[in-house]
Amino acid sequence: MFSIFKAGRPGKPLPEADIDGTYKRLRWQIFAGIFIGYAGYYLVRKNFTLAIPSLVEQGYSRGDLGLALAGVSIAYGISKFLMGAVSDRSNPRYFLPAGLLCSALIMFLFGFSEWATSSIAIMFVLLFLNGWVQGMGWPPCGRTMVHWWSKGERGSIVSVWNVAHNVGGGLIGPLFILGMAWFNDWRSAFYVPAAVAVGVAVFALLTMRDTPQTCGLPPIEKYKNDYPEGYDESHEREFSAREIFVEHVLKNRLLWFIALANVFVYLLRYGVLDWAPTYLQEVKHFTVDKSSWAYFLYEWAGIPGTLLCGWLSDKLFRGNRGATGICFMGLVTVFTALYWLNPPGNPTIDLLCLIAIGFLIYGPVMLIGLHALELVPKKAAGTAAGFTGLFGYLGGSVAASAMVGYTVDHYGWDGGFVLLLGACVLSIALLALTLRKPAGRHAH
Ligand SMILES: O=P(O)(O)OC[C@H](O)CO
Repeated sequence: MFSIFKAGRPGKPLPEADIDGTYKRLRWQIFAGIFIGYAGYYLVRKNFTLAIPSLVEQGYSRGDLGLALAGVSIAYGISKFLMGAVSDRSNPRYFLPAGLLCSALIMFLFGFSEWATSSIAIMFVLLFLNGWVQGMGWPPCGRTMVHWWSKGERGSIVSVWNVAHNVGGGLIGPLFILGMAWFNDWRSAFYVPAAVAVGVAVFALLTMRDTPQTCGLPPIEKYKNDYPEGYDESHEREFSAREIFVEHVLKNRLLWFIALANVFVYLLRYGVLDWAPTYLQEVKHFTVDKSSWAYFLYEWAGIPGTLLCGWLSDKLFRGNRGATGICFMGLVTVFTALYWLNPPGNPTIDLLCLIAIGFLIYGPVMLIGLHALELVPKKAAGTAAGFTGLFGYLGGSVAASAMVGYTVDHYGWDGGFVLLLGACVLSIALLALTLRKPAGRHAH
């Protein structure tokens, strides 16, 4: 069924004189494809939340809509892993746009058919399907980055690419405002981002390419003379699904550690983000407007934070992703404690804490994906990153909604913060387990 995405065959080798120019040009072009492509995925991943107030007006409860929305996270976590394995054996040039087009199609259905929002069950199924096709975004980007950028460049390139999701997520609000101004229709929350996503899918199709070898170029390791430890010719062979899952992912002890660490990093990412408006309004007496701004700042502070983290992990920590992650998570712990202990009446300190947490948390989020890419041969990269996503979404994201809510209900916000701080400490402990062996070794 997935043979339409089959990875390409090596092309006729280019003359030596053309290699440098072609590599440089294609790297810019391909980077534009995966950056805009992944930002496009976020346009049609989170937009349902904007339609929730109108659906509530139609008589749906927040709890039921929240349940339908959980379909996205559950399906996304599973799919990022399973579709990651398909992606590792597929041509990203077709794989990424195909998932994005399917996602846009689902959003058009929400936008133009009243049937799509006629019951919670239908919405859950459609959102689950959307979460599934959303899993076709990250892995082809990961596959592209490990094939077109060498190990020494990856911290910087992955961190720059990683801000695509903050950019895409941040554009949903303005697009909705534009849609409402043009069409005066709340369903524009669905069809306007879907229309943009179709344009993005076409752009990705035109700009992305499969591996350098399919374009007649040598492998990136040879071009940059930058070989990861243990590299040999077998790293250029496409693996079978069994080899990817069993040999390179499930038997990889370090990958298990960072996947488990991702549970707690994602618990922090979504635990602070999802509950910020409620906490700030209930405990710190923020107005709705002010708490929405705080939410926005948290997301956008992640952009410079991620870039700094990637740069530091390459330059200061010399590729040691675990140590960089520990350092950032240590600071997240400090600012989360300050955010909790700051008494009501000091809104500037609350805002600064939230900005600091946003600035610091997206670095570890990115580093875990990057570390996963580096812990396996490049032909298994998407599955390895998907494995960490499986834990992050099914464990961390679900716990951030359910466990934090339940804890706050029973033990107050103090209990909620003890849970978040516990997650920080556990993430640091698990990242510490990865320090014994530097990234880049394909240890099993
Ligand atoms: O949560 P995801 O799967 O969209 O990934 C977000 C970042 O790109 C992680 O590196």
